[in-house]
Amino acid sequence: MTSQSPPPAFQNPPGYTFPSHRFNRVLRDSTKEPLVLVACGSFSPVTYLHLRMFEMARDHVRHNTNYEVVGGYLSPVSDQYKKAGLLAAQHRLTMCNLAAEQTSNWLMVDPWEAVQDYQRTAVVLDHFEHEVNTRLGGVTTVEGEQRPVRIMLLAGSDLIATMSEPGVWSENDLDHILGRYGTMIIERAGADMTQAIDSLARWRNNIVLIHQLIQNDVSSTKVRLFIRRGLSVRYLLPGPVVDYIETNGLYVDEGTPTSTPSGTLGAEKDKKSVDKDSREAGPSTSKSSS
Ligand SMILES: Nc1ncnc2c1ncn2[C@@H]1O[C@H](COP(=O)(O)OP(=O)(O)OP(=O)(O)O)[C@@H](O)[C@H]1O
Ligand SMILES: NC(=O)c1ccc[n+]([C@@H]2O[C@H](COP(=O)(O)O)[C@@H](O)[C@H]2O)c1
Repeated sequence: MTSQSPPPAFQNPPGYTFPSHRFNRVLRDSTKEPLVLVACGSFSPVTYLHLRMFEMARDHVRHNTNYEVVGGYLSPVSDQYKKAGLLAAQHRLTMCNLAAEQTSNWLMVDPWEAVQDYQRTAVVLDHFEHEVNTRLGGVTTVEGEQRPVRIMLLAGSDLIATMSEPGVWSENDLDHILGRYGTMIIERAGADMTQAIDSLARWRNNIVLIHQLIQNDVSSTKVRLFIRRGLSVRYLLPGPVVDYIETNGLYVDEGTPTSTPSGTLGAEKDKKSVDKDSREAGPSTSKSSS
């Protein structure tokens, strides 16, 4: 598939409905181009940093671009992704929904990826293109003119860094994601943004870099580690999500060890090596880049 080819038609999982209750069908400013932001990830569990990514991106869009954000979606990955610490999709979806519905007035959670076999990110973006532009018909301006919506991937700089790692993303998928759709990259502590996009220079015009103004390196890995050690995670993630985790006894005994031999909170390094190993291991999941 190239950046020019049209997205395929989709067969949705049984009972699936695309969430559009907060999708702005009318463009407020008709001089702007409508934009939908899609964040793909594990969200195990969803943290305030995941939610902040959307706020930062929307601020950037308002102040520096000619886009108008008409929707924002979290798209939790399928259970088949089999990443360390990946809780069952139903729990991850419930936590994302609690976070979106109770702390935001514009974010939505799309269960499409989570309720089926693993889907590559290029396919997920095609799915959004199909739902937003083909099925919903895009948006209309206040004057009644119909406009197609631009779909963009919203990701942290650690995710874009993996796009230069061999065997994680196929060249066709990169061309499709970065050539056809484009991405907004949020700076993440420990993942240099400029270095991350060095090898993606041919798509540079479609890559928007957004710097963190307040450094914060909350990660789901650290949250899981805190819970296993009996430490509080309140105020690192939305209250209703903390309550849900406590009520259901989640993450208390995760099978995968993530602490360093010294027992310090050095989980990030372990997490990266686990991720890389499991990605490269895997024809059992399609997360290697076919
Ligand atoms: N602190 C952060 N700063 C910037 N981006 C982030 C941050 N935390 C997560 N992201 C981004 O959110 C998206 C979803 O990430 P994911 O669910 O894998 O979260 P994570 O916290 O990295 O999870 P884990 O710790 O389990 O690997 C990715 O694009 C990731 O880069
Ligand atoms: N080839 C691909 O489409 C590909 C490769 C690696 C990660 N991803 C996506 O990136 C997201 C986050 O992945 P990690 O949590 O492993 O960084 C997931 O939604 C995953 O599906 C997609």
